[in-house]
Amino acid sequence: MTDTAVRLSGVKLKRPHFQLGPIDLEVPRGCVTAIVGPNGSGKSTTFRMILDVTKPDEGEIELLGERVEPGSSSDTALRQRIGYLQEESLSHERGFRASEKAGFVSQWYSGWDVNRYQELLRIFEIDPSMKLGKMSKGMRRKFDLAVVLAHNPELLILDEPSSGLDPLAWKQMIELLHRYMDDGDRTILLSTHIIEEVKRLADYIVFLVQGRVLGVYEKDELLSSWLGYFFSEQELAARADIRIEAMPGKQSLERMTGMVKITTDKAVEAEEWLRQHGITAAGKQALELDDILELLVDRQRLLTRHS
Ligand SMILES: Nc1ncnc2c1ncn2[C@@H]1O[C@H](COP(=O)(O)OP(=O)(O)OP(=O)(O)O)[C@@H](O)[C@H]1O
Repeated sequence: MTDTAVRLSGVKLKRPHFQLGPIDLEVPRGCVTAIVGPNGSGKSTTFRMILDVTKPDEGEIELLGERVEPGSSSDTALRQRIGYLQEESLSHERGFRASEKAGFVSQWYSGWDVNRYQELLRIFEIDPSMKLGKMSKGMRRKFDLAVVLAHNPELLILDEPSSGLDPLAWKQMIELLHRYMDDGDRTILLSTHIIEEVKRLADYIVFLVQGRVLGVYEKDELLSSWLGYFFSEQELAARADIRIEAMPGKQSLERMTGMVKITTDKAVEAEEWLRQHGITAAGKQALELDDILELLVDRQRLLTRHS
């Protein structure tokens, strides 16, 4: 068994107004990996290619150790091991009652656990006799989540799972996903715009911007390596021998009244560099994930403009 749940190698897709890739990405087994990125950066498209709903123009995709051959969505043995929650619920199912949909799905998945399904309906307060088309967006999302969790897949691929959920349902979802991960050798790959979701769930973060993977980071390492340093302009002026811009990992420099703020993605090296040069920062600030994403997006836009 490989340690990689999903592998993308040189995956490319070209559309008239959008180009994705080349993407090289390894999603580790037994972990939660969150893909974050601005609207239209290609998260859902990447998921659709992984699930063989959209065919890439180039490259190879491997799922749970098996190569995905284009048109292999009929590979039922592999599909049984995966749970996929799409960004949008399927509109052609609107006329079905929740119980009818669950009935079809239960026949399809050998791992379907009826007790678990009923427990999930109870937790999410879903009435199984209700027609899917009559459910609110959040109710439908909760139902779709219950269905995808009830067959105990090895790999869960969740496209913006919390979209439409109220705060209580969101907490229940986080709790359920933690429980899902507790239970053996399982993997989650999810996309989200909710930073708190990334903080609570993810082990790894993938930044996807304008169809390109800007980096894959271990969450705690990422949060500890990005720091904002504040320096007094007066102190810097007194040290004309030092170019503060040369600080290792410098990502941005902002001038404020009497202060200069420098952001670095190499906090350890920056700290050592400051020590060697005898400079003391007036303050330090850990960056939030959305600040990091914003800086990465700016950097990518600049690179694209100049290429
Ligand atoms: N059905 C479609 N037909 C044509 N282009 C599409 C379609 N769906 C998405 N796109 C385009 O593909 C690109 C990537 O979209 P995608 O939905 O994968 O991004 P995303 O990162 O999931 O965005 P969001 O965060 O808004 O959900 C965008 O430029 C979008 O306009």
